[in-house]
Order: sequence, then C-alpha cells, then structure tokens
Amino acid sequence: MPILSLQNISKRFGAVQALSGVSFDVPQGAIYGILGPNGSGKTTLLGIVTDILKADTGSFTLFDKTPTARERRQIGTLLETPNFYHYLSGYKNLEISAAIKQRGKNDIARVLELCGLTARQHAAFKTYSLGMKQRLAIAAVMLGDPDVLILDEPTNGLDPAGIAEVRELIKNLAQAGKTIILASHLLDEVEKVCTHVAILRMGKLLRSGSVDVVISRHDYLELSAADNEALSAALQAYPGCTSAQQNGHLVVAVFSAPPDAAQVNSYLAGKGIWLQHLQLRKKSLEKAFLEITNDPA
Ligand SMILES: Nc1ncnc2c1ncn2[C@@H]1O[C@H](COP(=O)(O)OP(=O)(O)OP(=O)(O)O)[C@@H](O)[C@H]1O
Repeated sequence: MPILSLQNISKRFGAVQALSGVSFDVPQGAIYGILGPNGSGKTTLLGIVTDILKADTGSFTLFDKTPTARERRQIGTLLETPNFYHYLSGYKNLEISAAIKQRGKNDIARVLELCGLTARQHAAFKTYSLGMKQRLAIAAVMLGDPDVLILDEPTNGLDPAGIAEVRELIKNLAQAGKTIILASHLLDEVEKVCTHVAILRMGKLLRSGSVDVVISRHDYLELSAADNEALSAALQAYPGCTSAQQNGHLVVAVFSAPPDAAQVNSYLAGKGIWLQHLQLRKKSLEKAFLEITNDPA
C-alpha cells in the first residue's frame, strides 16, 4: 500500500498551469524527492497534499484512504522556516510549538534527542548554527510523532555543514521508519538523500520511481579502430547497444545495460576489427538528468 497516491492532479493559477495531470505513488519508508527547476510546481504539489491548496482536478489518498483530519494528523509539514523566538531556548521554543499544536510537553525531550539537540536545548535559539536552527524546525514537526514528513527545500539557505547535518537527520528519520517527501531543485541533494524521485518540468511529471532507475547512469564505451565506420556498424549490431556514434576520432557506444568491455572487444575481434582504444566511462548524474529534462518527448 502506498503512503501517498496521487491521481491526475492538476492546478491552474490564472494563465499558469502549475500542475497538469500528475500521478505517482510514494511507498512506505521512502525518501521521495520532488525534483524540478524553479516554478515547476513542487510547492504547489506539496500545498495540495497538505490541504493548503485545492486541486482543480484529480485526487489523492493518504494511507490508502481519502484523507480526513485523522490521516492528516499523521503528517508533519515544514513548508517554510518557522518563526522561532531568538532569545528563547530551543526547549522553550518547542514548548510553544507544542502548545500551538495542542500537544503536551512530554514529547519534547524525545524530538530534541532525535534531532541531536539535547545538549544545547537550554541555549538561546540565536546562538544556534544554521544547521541546528533547521534541525529545531524539524524537531517541531516531529512533535506528536507523525509517520510522514513533508519538507519544502529543507537545506535551502544552509551552509555546507548545516546541509550535511540536515541530510543526515533526514536519513536517520527514514531509518527509524518515517516516510519523507521533500521538494528540491538540487539534483545533488536527491542523489545523496532520496530513494525515489518524481521529476517535474512546467507542471508536468517527466519521470517517477526509484532514483537508480529514473536517473539511470548506464556506463558507455569509448572506442576507436582503423575504420571507425565499420566499428560503429558492428557495434550497432551488438546485442543491447542502443547507439554507436562517431564523435571526433572516437566512437561512443551506449548500451541498455552496463556493457562488458572484454566481451565487446572479443566480439569486435571476431568481426576482424582490432581496437586502438577502448575505455569504459560513466555518464554523470548531471548529464542523465539533463537528458531527461531536455527531452522534448
Ligand atoms: N498563488 C499563486 N498565484 C499565481 N501563480 C502561482 C501561485 N503559486 C504558484 N504560482 C505559479 O505556479 C507555478 C509553479 O509554482 P511553484 O511555486 O509550485 O513551483 P516550484 O517548483 O515550487 O518553484 P520554486 O522552486 O521557485 O519554489 C509558477 O509559475 C508560479 O509562478
């Protein structure tokens, strides 16, 4: 059973079609990244799921049910940085958050521990590092122990140390069984943190699923021989080779599964083609992503 299942969600703001027919499922325990450039519809999508906005068409289920207040209570949301009091301690700020959420104080020690803030709980918020401030924001979301966390650009505006701390925390929460849905415009973030990804461009879902499958980075081979034309023709007939194109003095061969360079070499030798150059290369994540987002299809 998916934790969240979106079916055909569309949303328009005046002339802007912010989302068009978006559908995907978030499995339990996933760290699900909603990835896309600015204005692609990520925040709108999170706004619909958290009931801040209403979809024009389409629907979604939470825990396999049409969401009611009961299902929503199991979701913790951090869409923008909360306004903590600078002169109050982390603990006191969480007391206020708990009161606003109408929850008791007995959960505060647990969320401070979970977010690695126990040692500094009585220090004033203004003395916290950027990473600690964001971890306190996540601690406030964790009050009441929600099963699902929804975070909009959780590392935005943080320094490198803060980014690393927040990413570590997100991974720890997922290991503790939480499902996390986060919006990001950072490919690097999705690669480092997420298990799953949905890629949006101008409100349309381009791809969704497990990160390894969606942003597949199949290795490719660079080769050359005395006759590169014959080489590229032979490669095109090789099982699993999806393209073999001449690029300067090299032929670049792409495969549907990771190629075995030794096997390709012996296949070519069998065809009377002796290689002068053979190198296995890995497509960068950046390149794989650009191929997806620039694909006119
Ligand atoms: N309340 C609104 N009124 C009018 N247009 C809006 C509104 N909210 C969003 N939009 C437009 O809808 C589109 C999607 O916006 P959205 O904020 O969801 O994108 P995003 O991917 O989250 O971008 P960013 O990374 O910049 O936050 C944009 O063109 C945006 O200008």
